Amino acid sequence: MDLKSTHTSPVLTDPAPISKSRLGVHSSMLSCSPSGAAFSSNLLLIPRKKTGVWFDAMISSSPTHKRLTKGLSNELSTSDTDLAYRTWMLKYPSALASFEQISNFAKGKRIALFLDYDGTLSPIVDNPDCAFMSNAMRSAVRKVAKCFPTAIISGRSRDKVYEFVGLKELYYAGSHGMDIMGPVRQSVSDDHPNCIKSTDKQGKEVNLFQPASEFLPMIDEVYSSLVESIKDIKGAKVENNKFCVSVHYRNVDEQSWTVVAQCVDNVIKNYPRLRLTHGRKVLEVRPVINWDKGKAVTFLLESLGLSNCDDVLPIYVGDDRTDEDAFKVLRERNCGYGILVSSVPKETNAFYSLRDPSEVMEFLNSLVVWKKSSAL
Ligand SMILES: O=P(O)(O)OC[C@H]1O[C@H](O[C@H]2O[C@H](CO)[C@@H](O)[C@H](O)[C@H]2O)[C@H](O)[C@@H](O)[C@@H]1O
Repeated sequence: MDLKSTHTSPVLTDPAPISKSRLGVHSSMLSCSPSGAAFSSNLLLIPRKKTGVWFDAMISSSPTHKRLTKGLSNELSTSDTDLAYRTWMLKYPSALASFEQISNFAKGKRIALFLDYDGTLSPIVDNPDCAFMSNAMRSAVRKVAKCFPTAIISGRSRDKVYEFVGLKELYYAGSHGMDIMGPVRQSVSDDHPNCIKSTDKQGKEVNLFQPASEFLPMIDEVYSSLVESIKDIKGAKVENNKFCVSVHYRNVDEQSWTVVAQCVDNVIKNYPRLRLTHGRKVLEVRPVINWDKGKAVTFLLESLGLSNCDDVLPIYVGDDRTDEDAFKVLRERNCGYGILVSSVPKETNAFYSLRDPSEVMEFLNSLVVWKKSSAL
């Protein structure tokens, strides 16, 4: 892994005007370009997506849109859906059915496990505050973490995901990897000036990496504005994930999705250094920085001293678009496997698939059984 080439700061700038003093970013790290993506000495300039792009994504994922585009006479039957899934699985085989293949490849290597939270360890539910993980899943995660270094990388705030999972045996990365608590490793701290020494809840010394820390006041401000802006939309909910903000529209009447999109746009148009991404019935406001779940995986592997592909097999399990960055990193490094959790066919950079969190649990349990039997 080449961490050095990732440069000292992942802060990106946007072509639009920037309030440097508000962010507290040194002017040498900022740059503007009228012409979209471009590289300067140590930063990347990317344009923000046009509002219509993510709004289209909301609409195309709506049940009404799907029904209309399918057409009444073309309704897919259950057997058609099954066939489509089985055909898709030829390309992305089940990690359970392929367990022997995976474990054969893992022989003589150390597995490093990365797990997403929502939709992977807990089922998707209407109320984001109630996305609890089952005790059986908690026990599976605890056992697997005793066998292999394991980290959870979530879009939630690190504190929130720790509250849900409640296991000391793991490493946690919140805010889509923008808030990582990992083991102390001097070479990593040297490469990342934002990495500071801290202590965890048990008083153990840890490295705390928060590459978007200067965005904190801005994110808090945007959170308050979004809460105010959507307060009259029934079912809409804003969640403060520390270095990013989620605007949930799962419980909003489809007719009002446009209103949600408009409210979000009205707020973030004043913040050129924030960008919008789209997850599962959620719009996510994030700093424009060159950091994502894929970079978090690379960072954690380095922190754990596990960046040598010859004797390490990283496995990343996730269900959402943001997990694709991690799948892509593993694919590009030709090192390890991404496993997509999905019960419908989806384009992905993963290698394998699992249908839902219950299959994820079965997979984790299988890893534990395999590890114990191979140690005999
Ligand atoms: O990276 P993750 O751990 O998967 O977090 C991504 C987002 O997950 C949560 O929202 C999703 O799950 C909710 C509970 O099941 C569901 O109600 C919502 O519709 C989903 O989008 C979380 O609330 C977000 O803040 C995370 O960004």
